[in-house]
Amino acid sequence: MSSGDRREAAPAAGEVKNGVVSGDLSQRQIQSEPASGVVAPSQNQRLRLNPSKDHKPESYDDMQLDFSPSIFSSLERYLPPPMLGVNREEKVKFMREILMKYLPQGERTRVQRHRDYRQKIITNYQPLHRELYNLHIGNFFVPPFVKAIQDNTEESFRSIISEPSPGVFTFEMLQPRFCELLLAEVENFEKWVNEAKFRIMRPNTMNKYGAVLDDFGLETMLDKLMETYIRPLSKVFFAEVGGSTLDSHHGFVVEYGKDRDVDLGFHVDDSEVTLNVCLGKQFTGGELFFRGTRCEKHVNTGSQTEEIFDYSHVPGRAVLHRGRHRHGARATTSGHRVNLLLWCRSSVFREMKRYQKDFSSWCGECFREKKERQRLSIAATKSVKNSVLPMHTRTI
Ligand SMILES: O=C(O)CCC(=O)C(=O)O
Ligand SMILES: [Fe+2]
Repeated sequence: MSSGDRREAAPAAGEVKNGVVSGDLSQRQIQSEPASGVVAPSQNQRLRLNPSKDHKPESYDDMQLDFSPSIFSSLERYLPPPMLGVNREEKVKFMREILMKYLPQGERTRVQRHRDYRQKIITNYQPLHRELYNLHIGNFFVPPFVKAIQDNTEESFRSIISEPSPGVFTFEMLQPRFCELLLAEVENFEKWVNEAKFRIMRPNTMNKYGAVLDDFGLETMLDKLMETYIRPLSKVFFAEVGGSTLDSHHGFVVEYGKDRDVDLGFHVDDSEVTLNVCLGKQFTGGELFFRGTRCEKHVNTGSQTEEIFDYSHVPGRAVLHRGRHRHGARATTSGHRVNLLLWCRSSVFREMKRYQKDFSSWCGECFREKKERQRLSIAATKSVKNSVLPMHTRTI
């Protein structure tokens, strides 16, 4: 399977027979955008060849941007001198138009349409709980989680985290009150969508329900959550897949139950690291099933017995795993289940991956093949040694 456009749900949801996962699996991708206008990038905008070394760039972390805020901070030193003193909005406009010129036409159109789409929502939707839109540690997270992150050592992380299967980490994360508020905010957003007859984009190609949190104003909060909480954990547990360089995210909720999605087919995520937290409400079923981590080349290979693992969601509790860790969700058989998903990505890792073939540090099948090559080469060396006839030394 390529990372491209395989969107159909996998047959039999990754059923395992003799340790082999049946059926191809899908890569969940972000939904393509609804139609709207196109804006042509303007001409004549140039950056300087050499940066203004003494200039201290601003922070763009709190702005709604379609490129990572850190790119704007880095580019700012290259602005022509008259631009250095203008306000942030003007600088962003200037730098954004330059960045857009580097995108191919189709991508440029897509980015612009998505920006227009978000703008339309943000100017019309009235948030219900404004306190959700700024990361508030004390109100959002349970105290042991906050303490572990503040201590920032592998030991402190391990004290609150369990790893029930290799590469699947689970821990208590969200306060019940925060879960309630976020559920109410999502409900309020959906109510507005229905009343305004607004056509929204679903979180990705495999869900008919759910909503993209980034699209209605929660992007900045989720970016902080990734930078301050998920990146330190990923740096320790997922360093080999860009865990320390996560620099963008896709944040959304998925919803299951009556009149919602029922289950989720076997797939890999379009992320390096995925955070999946259950928000509630009451439900039965909906277990996550995992079947080992694979690179693109090996995504449809069988699973080893030790890679088979099922996890039952508990409200407030988080699961953290590699995006390439194959998984799916079983049917939610009663009630209503809503989960918060944060797909975290690293652009540096994605760039480096293009020049590599051996992913044995994280792909179970690359690892197995490597071990097999080593075994064969040791066996070959031994058989050469054994075939050499013992030699006698002639003496006088
Ligand atoms: O329903 C779940 O908990 C799984 C969701 C998931 O894997 C995803 O959205 O990528
Ligand atoms: Fe997923």
